[in-house]
Amino acid sequence: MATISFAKSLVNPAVKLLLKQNNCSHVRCTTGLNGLTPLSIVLRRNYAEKQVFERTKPHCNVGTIGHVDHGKTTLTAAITKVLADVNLAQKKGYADIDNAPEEKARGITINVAHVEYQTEARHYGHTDCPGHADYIKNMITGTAQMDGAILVVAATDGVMPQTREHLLLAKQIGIQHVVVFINKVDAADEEMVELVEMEIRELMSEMGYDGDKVPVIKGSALCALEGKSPEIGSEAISQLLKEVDAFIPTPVRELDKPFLLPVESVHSIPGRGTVVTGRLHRGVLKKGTECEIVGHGKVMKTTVTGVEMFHKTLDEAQAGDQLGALVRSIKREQIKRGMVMAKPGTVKAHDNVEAAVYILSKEEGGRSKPFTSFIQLQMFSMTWDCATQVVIPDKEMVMPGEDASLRLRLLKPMVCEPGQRFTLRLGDLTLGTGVITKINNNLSEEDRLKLLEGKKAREKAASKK
Ligand SMILES: Nc1nc2c(ncn2[C@@H]2O[C@H](COP(=O)(O)OP(=O)(O)OP(=O)(O)O)[C@@H](O)[C@H]2O)c(=O)[nH]1
Ligand SMILES: [Mg+2]
Repeated sequence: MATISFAKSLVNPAVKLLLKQNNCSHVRCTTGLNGLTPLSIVLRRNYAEKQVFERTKPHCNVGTIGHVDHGKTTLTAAITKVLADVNLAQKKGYADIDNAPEEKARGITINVAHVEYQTEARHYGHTDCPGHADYIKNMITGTAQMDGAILVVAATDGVMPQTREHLLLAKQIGIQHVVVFINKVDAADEEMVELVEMEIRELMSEMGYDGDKVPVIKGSALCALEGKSPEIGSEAISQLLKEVDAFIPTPVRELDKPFLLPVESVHSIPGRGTVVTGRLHRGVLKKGTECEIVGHGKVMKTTVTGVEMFHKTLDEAQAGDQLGALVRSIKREQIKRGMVMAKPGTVKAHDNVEAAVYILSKEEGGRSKPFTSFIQLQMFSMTWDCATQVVIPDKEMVMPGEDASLRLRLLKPMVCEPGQRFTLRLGDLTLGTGVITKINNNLSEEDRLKLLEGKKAREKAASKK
């Protein structure tokens, strides 16, 4: 196998066009043994020519939630199509959104896709959340980024277990505003659609939303995507966007607070350095800002040397923005998802906290058995997850469907602050969600060793099974 690098002027017209479309100036081409058959082409992005992101409208983060196969990804693609027709978005095909190779192979979404579009009123970042229960881990971190959600329910199925589970999770993690899209009305009769609407309004009320006032739009994402039956296709999408504009308020951002960015992923970009991506939780982030990266037992100091959003450079990112930050002299391997990048001295990692939690009942997707002290669960918060020992200070056990105060002892110190939300999981089950109420002193070395020993013993027992 050989790798050949070409400059722009040397490559053939088709590759040239590809370079232009992707704003790239170089291409690396891997060829087969005979040196002729191209195996893969790697484009090198031309960062110097990047477009500049202009902040002309208020920004809002939304996303699709709902049961598997109800049409979340189709709806996301349909929204970009309808808006692309009026030059407010770049059209994204279904495959562009559902794009990781393993997703295609299995036909289920396992990553979270971020899509950008605008209405007349606002600029949106849209998250397409996975629908399959096994991948709820991603949904937990994905929905955490939403200021409002679009709940997709297929008229052909109505409310399904994951519709409930996603809605409950949304409520628990503080998504106050949800707009409903009843999808697939092309494949259901009117009576069915009406029944489904009633069912959803009831469910919304049960979950603590105002079920009577929630906007419910009926349509077909597939028709909109394929440009058929405009009354249930493109017109329904336009109506949905109108409701989203009106019903989901532009969030008040915590711009005055010191910045905090939970690290979602880390990339190494040849010739530029290490880029950290994530959603800016609070504050503003500018080029030249000094920062600290904390978590997974490390604290590192660095400086942000560039900020970009949707592949465009930016003078200043604000809370709520989904961004990439270039950091000085830190290697990709040194940073891990789950760490937190923040103003030096403003965040600390802790391994001993108190929390108020709600444990899901079996009907809500939890487990049927109660649990007692010293159970080990996986705790998910911001973008991190960590094995955690649970101590129930004031009762024997916690039943499914109950609230409880818990003391949580994390195996590793991770960034925690009062008010921070998290989810507790056991294997592939979501056990409950909660909020940190108090930080205790960090564990002694002896306690941590005990925790580690407990974990090893459990792993040994599990491997024997
Ligand atoms: N008849 C009809 N089918 C639709 C409509 N919208 C989506 N579908 C089909 O429903 C199936 C599932 O759609 P997706 O968009 O992949 O559903 P999803 O909710 O993203 O699924 P997961 O990501 O796997 O949870 C696909 O075969 C779509 O073509 C619609 O409006 N009408
Ligand atoms: Mg999908």
